[in-house]
Amino acid sequence: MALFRASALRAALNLRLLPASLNFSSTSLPLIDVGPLTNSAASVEEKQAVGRQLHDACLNVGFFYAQGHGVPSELTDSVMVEARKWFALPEEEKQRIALSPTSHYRGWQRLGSNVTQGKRDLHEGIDLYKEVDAGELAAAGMPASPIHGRNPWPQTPAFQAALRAYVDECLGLGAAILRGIALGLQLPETFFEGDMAGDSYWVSRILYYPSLPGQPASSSSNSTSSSSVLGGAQQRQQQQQQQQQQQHASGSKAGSLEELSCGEHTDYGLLTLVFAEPGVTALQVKSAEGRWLDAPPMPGAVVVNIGDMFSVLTNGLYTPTAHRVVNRSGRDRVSIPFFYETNFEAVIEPQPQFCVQRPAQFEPVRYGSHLESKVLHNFDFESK
Ligand SMILES: N=C(N)NCCCC[C@H](N)C(=O)O
Ligand SMILES: O=C(O)CCC(=O)C(=O)O
Ligand SMILES: [Fe+2]
Repeated sequence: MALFRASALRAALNLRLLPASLNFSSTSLPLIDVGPLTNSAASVEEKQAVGRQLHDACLNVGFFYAQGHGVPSELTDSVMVEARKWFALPEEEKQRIALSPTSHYRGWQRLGSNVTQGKRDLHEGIDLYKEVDAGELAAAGMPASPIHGRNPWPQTPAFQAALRAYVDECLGLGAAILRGIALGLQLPETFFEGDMAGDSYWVSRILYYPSLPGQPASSSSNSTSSSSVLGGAQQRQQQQQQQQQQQHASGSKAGSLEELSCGEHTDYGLLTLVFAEPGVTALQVKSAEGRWLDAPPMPGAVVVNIGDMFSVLTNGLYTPTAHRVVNRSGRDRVSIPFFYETNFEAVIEPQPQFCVQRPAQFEPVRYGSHLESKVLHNFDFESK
């Protein structure tokens, strides 16, 4: 690797050896226009200016809103509209693409079957990953994994088509933001390409969160009057589903006030892009003081956060910020987080320029092993 601007970076490290998110006490997340990163006509200076903003956000917060991302809202809207239709299907239909060890942990997980910190999460969802042909992999002499395989794509052609297009868009956006982050870290712009994340083991999750009982915990707005991507008919369907959920919740599977839509966690890889329906505030980000700050959806922007691999790579300069989902809005919610991760076989280790001030704090980690250590324990298949 080329010589780094060690002195400049050391100066930056001197000032900034404190853990990331320490300065994060504001009530809002940074907003960054990432347009220059996807625009081939942008100058190096413009890209570097974005890189500096990304550096600040990753160092101090670990979360930011990205505008100018270029993912068409028609596409994200149609993924979410199709998702709503799909989640409204009878259980037998959804069961056809059920997630299990046999499906390589890909597909549909029923409400309450994803477990975080020993507690079941009150959402259902579909998990899709980069597809891997086990035969081809073996022929290439690559190790097998219980997660490798093909996706049980949702049956509905329109849903499947929208999802495939969405994954392509997110791959482009993720790679672009990583170019900016590389610049912000004074790494080569291409740092995340090739063996690092040039063949991203991406994850696409399509999540449905019924509203939990109780009032919104925080004072921030949970506007019910904001505009929705949904048309009138779908809104009515949503209301019906909500009533069903409430009836359901008063039965034996009652969601108690302690239950969360998704418990506190950090994400596993590099970068998470969270597109969600407008109008429902549910995602919460943990500040350095341990306060939960709302990250409401912002029209035209996507919520972005960094994952576990960044703390290893930067020797703790960037640390992923804990977050959770608590939907007490009185409305159900669909979100479609996309995870731009490293290659499955990438071995992530602290880069030398981050080990000048203090020795490496992390052992090298193979991303695929980290992912397996999480995913293989995330599900309670008995949950009914
Ligand atoms: N693919 C990703 N990153 N999924 C994040 C899910 C976090 C919740 C999970 N039950 C857990 O305990 O980690
Ligand atoms: O639904 C969301 O807003 C975020 C979900 C999440 O944190 C995850 O799936 O890792
Ligand atoms: Fe997450």
